[in-house]
Amino acid sequence: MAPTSTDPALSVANDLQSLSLSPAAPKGEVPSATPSDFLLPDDAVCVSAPGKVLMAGGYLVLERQHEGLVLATSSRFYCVAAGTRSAASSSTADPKSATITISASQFPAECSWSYRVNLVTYPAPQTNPGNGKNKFVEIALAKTLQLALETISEGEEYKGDNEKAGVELLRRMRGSGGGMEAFVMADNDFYSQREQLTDRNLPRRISSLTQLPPFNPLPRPIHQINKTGLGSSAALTTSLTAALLSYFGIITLPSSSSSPTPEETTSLDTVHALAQLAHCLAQGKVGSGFDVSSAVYGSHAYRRFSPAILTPLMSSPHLPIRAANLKDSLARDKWDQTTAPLRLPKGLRLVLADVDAGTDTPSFVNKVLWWKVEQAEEAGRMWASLAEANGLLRQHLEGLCSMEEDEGYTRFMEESAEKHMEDVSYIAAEVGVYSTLFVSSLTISLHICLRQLFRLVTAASKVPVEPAEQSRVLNASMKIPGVVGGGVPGAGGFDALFLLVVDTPTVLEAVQDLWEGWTEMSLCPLLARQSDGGLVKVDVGEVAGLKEGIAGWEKRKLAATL
Ligand SMILES: Nc1ncnc2c1ncn2[C@@H]1O[C@H](COP(=O)(O)OP(=O)(O)OP(=O)(O)O)[C@@H](O)[C@H]1O
Ligand SMILES: C[C@@](O)(CCOP(=O)(O)O)CC(=O)O
Repeated sequence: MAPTSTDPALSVANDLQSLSLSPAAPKGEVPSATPSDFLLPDDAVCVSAPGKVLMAGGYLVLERQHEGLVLATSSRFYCVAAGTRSAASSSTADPKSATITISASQFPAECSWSYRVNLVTYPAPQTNPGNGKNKFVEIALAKTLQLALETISEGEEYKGDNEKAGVELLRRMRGSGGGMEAFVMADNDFYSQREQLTDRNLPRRISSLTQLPPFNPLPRPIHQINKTGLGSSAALTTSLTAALLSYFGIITLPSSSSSPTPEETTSLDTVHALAQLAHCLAQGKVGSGFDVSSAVYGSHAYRRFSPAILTPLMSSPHLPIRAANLKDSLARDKWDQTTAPLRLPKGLRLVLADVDAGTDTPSFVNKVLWWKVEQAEEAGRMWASLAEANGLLRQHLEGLCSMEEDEGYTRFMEESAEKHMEDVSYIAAEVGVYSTLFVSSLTISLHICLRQLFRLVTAASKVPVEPAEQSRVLNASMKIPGVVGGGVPGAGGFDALFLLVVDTPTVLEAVQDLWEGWTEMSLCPLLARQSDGGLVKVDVGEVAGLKEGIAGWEKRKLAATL
């Protein structure tokens, strides 16, 4: 939480046109803290947001009449916001400004973006030029400051006085050291770890991934590292906006996803709306937003917000920060997305593979949507079938969840682990639970909605939504006893694949044996499982490797400046 005393030295220029961002300390400035000094200040706030897998509803979810089934992942982004630890330097002595440095702390030292927020005039938006731009970081910061300023300004004490509110925001940012820092850390799963496994002579298996240190430092800057499709930009935007708002004392986040208080729910809704806006601005388009939604609310059936909510805010991604009445536009009653509960039934597990190829999602989306316009009738029929099949999948998942306490459910799952899914119905007579029917129909609906129809779309649109190479490995995977189904998540293509399997070590090993020996494409499993949890506030000390990861970053940064 931000400090609360007032700083009498702070005076404000008359023209509070905006708070603005400008480059902070020049490159090469040696940080005054050494790694051995490294200690996060007491005011540090840490928030965490999950990654995503769009299991069903790719493309359809772009339209409000259809839902997407999105699973949040156990792999997460963490963002730690804290007061700067170095004593105020000449660059931070100016009370009318505050510095903020946001660092992607598992990347090389140049993945750090510094800004000076000031109260004077409106300069052109700039970033630390030597380190290049990070659009997602810059826009998330700008929009967060705008919302924070408006919120403070509307408070009892300030009654719309922007000048005074600006002073207060700067005071919260400055703390006692003239500024603040945010350290962004992502679980290893978000970025391909193939090189790291190869360097250590480890096979591409889950057991190898667990041997890598948490937040394993990556050898090259973000844009030169392969992502795995878990939604790094959405998790980054969500965790960064949430950490900053928390640090400024604007929101109160829950520390666990179960039963948030009304105040915490409002805070989640605020972060959701703000992160959607920032993410759309950084992407330059209004997407469906399922990734930001799952970063905030966890796994759910998602119906998108109306794009018209954001369209009027899309014209000025940058400064001035006080450009529009953001708070009103982001209020919950203006938003119409829905998030219905969804989870995997007990005993089933999500397994993900990173495919060493990659797909340009925006170009896939454009091509599929063009085809849909050109072949409206055929596409309309396919969309209707897909929507129906996705609905069935959801029903079957809910059906299985409702049977978890039935007698025989666990035994049924255990026995299913040894059977090829086509044979599952044979267990029925003996175990005598309805679950059998549901697993069978789940298998069928997964097959229909996730595979067959996507293959039809592929054939008709000529966009390889489920490419033949992916079909082959999925078909082979589904022959393994205990594999319930799978598909290509999200926009499809060559990014990733997922399976739903009965959660036993034997099934998991068999899947990995197949993938390890697969020669047509290179597959690497991820550690992630499904997770019900969304955005939460966490204790830095409780996240294994987080403090050490930040300390390691400090050390690398220092080394880079020497
Ligand atoms: N750890 C990080 N710290 C700061 N910015 C990050 C980080 N990870 C990703 N980003 C930002 O997100 C951008 C990637 O966004 P893009 O939309 O291309 O991928 P994505 O669809 O989110 O990827 P994926 O789903 O594969 O994770 C990066 O260029 C960078 O701006
Ligand atoms: C194709 C689309 O529906 C899903 C893209 O999902 P992913 O980024 O491939 O996981 C696009 C969207 O929903 O914004």
